[in-house]
Amino acid sequence: MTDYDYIIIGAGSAGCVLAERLSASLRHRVLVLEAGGRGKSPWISLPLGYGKSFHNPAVNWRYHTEAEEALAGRKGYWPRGKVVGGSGAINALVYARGLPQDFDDWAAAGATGWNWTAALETYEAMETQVASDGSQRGTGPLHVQDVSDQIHPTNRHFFAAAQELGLPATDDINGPKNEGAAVYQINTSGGRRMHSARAYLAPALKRPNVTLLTGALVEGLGVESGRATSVHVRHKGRLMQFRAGREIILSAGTVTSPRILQLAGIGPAGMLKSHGIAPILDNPNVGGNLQDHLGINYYFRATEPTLNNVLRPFHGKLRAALQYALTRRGPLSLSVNQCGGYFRSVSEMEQPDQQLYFNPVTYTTTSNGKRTVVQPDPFPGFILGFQPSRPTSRGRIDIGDKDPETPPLIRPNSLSTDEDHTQVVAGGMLCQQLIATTALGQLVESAMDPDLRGMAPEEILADFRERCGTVFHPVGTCRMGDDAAVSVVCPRLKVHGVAGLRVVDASVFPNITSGNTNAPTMMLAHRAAGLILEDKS
Ligand SMILES: Cc1cc2nc3c(=O)[nH]c(=O)nc-3n(C[C@H](O)[C@H](O)[C@H](O)COP(=O)(O)OP(=O)(O)OC[C@H]3O[C@@H](n4cnc5c(N)ncnc54)[C@H](O)[C@@H]3O)c2cc1C
Repeated sequence: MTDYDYIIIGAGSAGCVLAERLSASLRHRVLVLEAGGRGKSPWISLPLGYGKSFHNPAVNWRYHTEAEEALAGRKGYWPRGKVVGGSGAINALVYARGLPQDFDDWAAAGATGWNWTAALETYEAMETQVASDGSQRGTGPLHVQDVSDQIHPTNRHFFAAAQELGLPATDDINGPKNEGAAVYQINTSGGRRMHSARAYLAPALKRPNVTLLTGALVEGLGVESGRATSVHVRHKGRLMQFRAGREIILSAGTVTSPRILQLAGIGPAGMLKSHGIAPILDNPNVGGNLQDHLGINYYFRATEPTLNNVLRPFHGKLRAALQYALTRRGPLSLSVNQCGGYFRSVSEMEQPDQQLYFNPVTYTTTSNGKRTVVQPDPFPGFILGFQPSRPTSRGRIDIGDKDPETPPLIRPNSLSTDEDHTQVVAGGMLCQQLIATTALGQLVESAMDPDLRGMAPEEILADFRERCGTVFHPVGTCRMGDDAAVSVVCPRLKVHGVAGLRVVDASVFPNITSGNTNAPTMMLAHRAAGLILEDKS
């Protein structure tokens, strides 16, 4: 048995940040346990390599939800990173802090201290903002790149369409004026993915007090007299146990942090008993409060060349690869999502209620028998898509039985409120208005089935049920809050009712943020590390 001060479970977006922050003083021994591998694949480092990780079992847990009546009986595909860097190693790299109100809502929901002022201060400490001319603002470890000089020319139609409708535009969705048509900033540096594994964990691993064990599947926790003291791990077929002198920190993500708690007997007592697990703490909130962004894409054939023309032909791929190799720039250095932004579907709303995506590319996902390949279409095309920003439906994630390797039961309970139906129709109609502008209309050669342009509101909702999918932002299953009756961890991220145990990852969000969730997750971990160190002294 080996002793460490802090044991972090999961080297994902949050876990890597924690490892660096908790080890910086050199005073604490930190062990990071990661079920996946080291993440050395060039497809992880390459921003557009996203498509290669999307179905790859070597780096991806590849979960599925239960079938949902509200989504035409479909099961959703949920990729999650199973690799050092976690989902941040396989994500689309859009860097979105979220809207100030999102965090003020956290604080109002009982996450005392997690308001926008605190979030902003943490973001400023975390980030170095890199402008397109290379100039830098801030000195944080995480580089956030402005790529507005590199996006495909087709994007200009999206900006012109927004202007035609009188919608705002912004040159910084992460700045004080965050609303409107925008080029997405991405977390890259030198054209390579800058996830928390690179920005935080890599420098931390140079310290003598940090140990990373990969291929280490955490199967359970040892809890003695109300205190979590040890972690049970399967590594290369062998069972191992590690003891934490100070604390165990769960950073296994929204799908697995609640399941590790449940396997340890912390969760809904009835459900645990039905699986033969003796409850040590009855808390029905463990696994509840699941929230996610659902989004939909509308595909159009275009009247002018788009990124399809660059990336489909072999000579185009070769040119892009050469450009990347020589300059670390060009389409391979960018996200698949180039433009979009936060919008109000109705101008009277208090804050934006929709996030839009405009991508100068269309693609098909095909299976060639051995693996699934993401391939640009052989004709010019583009995508306009949206996600309602703050859905109100709440679902659950639970263990399927007491075997840690059994896949989770993911029940998103999607579109279960009238408000969510209204938001879907509002988002679809906003896209309808955009596509009806002269600016975007002239780019449409034809709609690829189905055609948004002729849809009535009820058809927008019906189509959404048939075709929408996760935008890969599940949060909330170990919700933080002051009141133990409605939450899992307190605002200092300690599990209510169990000593020596915290949860620090996207699962503690009380409510989903309006945009993509990676930046808020890293922000959360950065600030949480400060709280953990404060509590120690
Ligand atoms: C395909 C995809 C695209 C996305 N695109 C974007 C985007 O463009 N912008 C954005 O902001 N967000 C995006 N996201 C979401 C974002 O990446 C996540 O919100 C964020 O990474 C969550 O961080 P986390 O620390 O909570 O969990 P994760 O980063 O998932 O980390 C959890 C870690 O725990 C490990 N783990 C799990 N179980 C165990 C176990 N039993 N034992 C040991 N280790 C374990 C996992 O392998 C993983 O490394 C995307 C996500 C995906 C999957």
